[in-house]
Amino acid sequence: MTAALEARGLGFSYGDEPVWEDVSLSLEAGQVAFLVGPNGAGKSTLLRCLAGWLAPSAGAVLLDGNPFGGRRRLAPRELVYVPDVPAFYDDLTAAEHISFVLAANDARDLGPRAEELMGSLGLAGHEQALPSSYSRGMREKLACVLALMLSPRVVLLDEPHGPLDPEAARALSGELSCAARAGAAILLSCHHDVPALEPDLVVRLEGGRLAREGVRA
Ligand SMILES: Nc1ncnc2c1ncn2[C@@H]1O[C@H](COP(=O)(O)OP(=O)(O)OP(=O)(O)O)[C@@H](O)[C@H]1O
Repeated sequence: MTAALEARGLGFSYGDEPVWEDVSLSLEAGQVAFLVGPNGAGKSTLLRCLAGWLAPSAGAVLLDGNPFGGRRRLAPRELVYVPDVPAFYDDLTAAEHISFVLAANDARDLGPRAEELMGSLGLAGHEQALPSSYSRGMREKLACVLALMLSPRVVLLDEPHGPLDPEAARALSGELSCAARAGAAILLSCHHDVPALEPDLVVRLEGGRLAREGVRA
C-alpha cells in the first residue's frame, strides 16, 4: 500500500549544525503515530519539514507517493499542520477564520462540521471573539478546529494536547480517533501520555536519529 505520508532519508541543519540525519518514516491512511523525544531533539523541526515549512537538507517527503516540497502547492485537504504556536489574523473573529479557511479550500459545505468541532472542543459561544482575546488553550482548540474541519488526509500536530485541560484533551483525542477512522494519517508530537488516544506507532527522535519504539502499552 502507498504510504499517506513518507519521509525518506531526511536530514536538516540550522546553518552548519545538523539537528537530525537519515530520518525515515512511513504512515498509512488511518494510522496514528506519536513523535516523542527530549526537548531540543528536533520534533518541531521535523514536523515543519514534513509540512513543507522548512526545506530538508537531504532526502524527500512524499504524500501518497508524490514528492512534496514547500514549493508545490498542496491540494485542498491533502495535508494540514498545527504548529506549536498557531498564528491567527488580528482582525478576524474565530467564525471569520472558519469561513475564510473553508472558502480557501473550496469546502463551504463543511460549515456544519466546523460548528460541531467548535462544540466538541468547547468553543461554542466563542465564535464571534477575536482569537487574540482567547487563552492559549482556546487558540490551540481553534487551530485544531481549522485543521480537522477539512477532513484532511494527513494531519501533523505539534504537541496539541499540551495547553489543553483534561476534558478538552480527551475531546481532541476523540476527534483525532474519528479522523483516523475516516482515513487520515496522523502524526503528533507529545512529551507525556496522551489521554484517550492509542497510537499505532511511536517514533522517538533523540541524538539526531529517529527510531521506532513500537506501540505503547
Ligand atoms: N530557528 C532556529 N535557528 C537555529 N536553531 C534552531 C532554530 N529552531 C530550533 N533550533 C534548534 O534546533 C534544535 C531542535 O529544536 P526543536 O524546536 O525542533 O526541538 P523539539 O524537539 O521540538 O523541542 P521541544 O520538545 O522543546 O519542543 C534545538 O537545538 C534548537 O535550539
